[in-house]
Amino acid sequence: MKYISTRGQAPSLSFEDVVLTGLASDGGLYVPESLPKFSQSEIASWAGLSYQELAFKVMHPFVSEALSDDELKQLIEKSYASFRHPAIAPLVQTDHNEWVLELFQGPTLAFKDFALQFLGNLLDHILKKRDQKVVVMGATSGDTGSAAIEGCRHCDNLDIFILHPHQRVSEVQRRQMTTVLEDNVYNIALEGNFDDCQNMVKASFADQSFLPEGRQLVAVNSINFARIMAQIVYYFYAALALGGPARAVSFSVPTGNFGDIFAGYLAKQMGLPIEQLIVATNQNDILHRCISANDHSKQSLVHSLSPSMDIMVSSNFERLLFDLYGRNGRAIAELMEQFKSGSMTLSEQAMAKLTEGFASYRLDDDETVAVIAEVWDTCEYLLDPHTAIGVRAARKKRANASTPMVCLATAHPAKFPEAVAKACEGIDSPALPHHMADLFEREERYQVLAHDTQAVQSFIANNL
Ligand SMILES: Cc1ncc(COP(=O)(O)O)c(C=O)c1O
Ligand SMILES: N[C@@H](CCOP(=O)(O)O)C(=O)O
Repeated sequence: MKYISTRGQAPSLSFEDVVLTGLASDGGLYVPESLPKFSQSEIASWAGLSYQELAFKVMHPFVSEALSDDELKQLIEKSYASFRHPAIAPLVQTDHNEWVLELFQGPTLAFKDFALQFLGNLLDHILKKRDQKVVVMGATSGDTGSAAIEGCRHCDNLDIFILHPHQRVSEVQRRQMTTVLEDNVYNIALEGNFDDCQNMVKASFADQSFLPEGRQLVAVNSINFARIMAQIVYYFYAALALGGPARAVSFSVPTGNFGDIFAGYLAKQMGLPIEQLIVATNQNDILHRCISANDHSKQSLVHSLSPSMDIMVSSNFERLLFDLYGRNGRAIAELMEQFKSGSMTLSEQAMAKLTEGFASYRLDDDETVAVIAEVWDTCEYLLDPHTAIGVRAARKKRANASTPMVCLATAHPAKFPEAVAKACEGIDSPALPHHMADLFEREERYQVLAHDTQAVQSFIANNL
């Protein structure tokens, strides 16, 4: 399979090169030239497969030229071996025909582990084979960072530098990153917000001259298509568990960088019957404003109780726009140029396709707290604030009560005790799992840096 850029001017690449390249040279994002499609009977034949077996079926067409069947199977087995639940992604019912899909059973307690355990193992495999050393650079609003570090800490052929917004991630999230003391792991607390971190990472990919000769940057954010690919699997897994493909299923997805819901969109394009895809946002609601009113304008980022979704510029939206504009790279390049001024307006045709494919809802902190309390009161199930946003959006925007609604539970509530305490007075803070029980006693190491690209790049170069 070949991968092409959303802006149409970069060379097409193989899967292996896409994994190592990150941003395309024209500033766009890589997407498959054509998507694999599965028939209903083929999908139906996967009912009852384990998560790992299903992952092989779904990912195989994307990677088949880069990995042998055995190599792919081994990478998948290794990637999900550290999950704490045998189902890997268990479903829990929270209401009539409503489920949460627990995507927080991995080592760092967020859905990011699904893709980043796999990507870490994949990078290790490719780099060893090529005998190549690289520099991983990533931006995080809290969860990608720890999952990427956990996925990459054991890789001999890379150094990993993660930028998080200083004092804007939860204490558990920060400690999950900064207490990893391996020599190849570096945490930078940037004086800025997540968009600043992401901009700095993208600028560094565009001009890598600060790196020593022979080194290149590799992305662990969802600009790396391998991230999206691994996230497609759990849409198939949940749908099959709830009677798919004979029966359509809907999904509500807490959304920030648009990677997770884009994976759901791809699952649908690949043949999975999905009735609704609901984009659920916090106060940083550019995607909700775009879907509901064609208002894709940047506003100041607000620090919310769901900090991982405090994102204004959602990278992966560009991948969707590419499809909405008939895969016309030039149109996307123009649109992205327009967005540099702070806002962009979608064409009528693009808006029609967007609203046909997606519903949206936006919550503030008070409503987030209210839904955590509501679900706790009705079924003694504790939601994290991001998942709560998805649950409320599902309840507000659901089109059809007889279609199963799956709300993606993107993080474990123990990562966000502040929100939980606000919602459920008098209940004990959710405990961290056993392997993290001493997190607050561990030594931390990180560097606070100004919002200055040169300072960040020098820090990286000096530590290689
Ligand atoms: C807990 C949590 N929920 C939801 C999201 C939003 O996911 P995405 O950025 O893929 O839209 C994130 C961050 O990405 C997250 O960490
Ligand atoms: N919420 C994310 C933001 C980065 O998103 P990514 O999916 O592009 O890595 C985080 O937790 O860091």
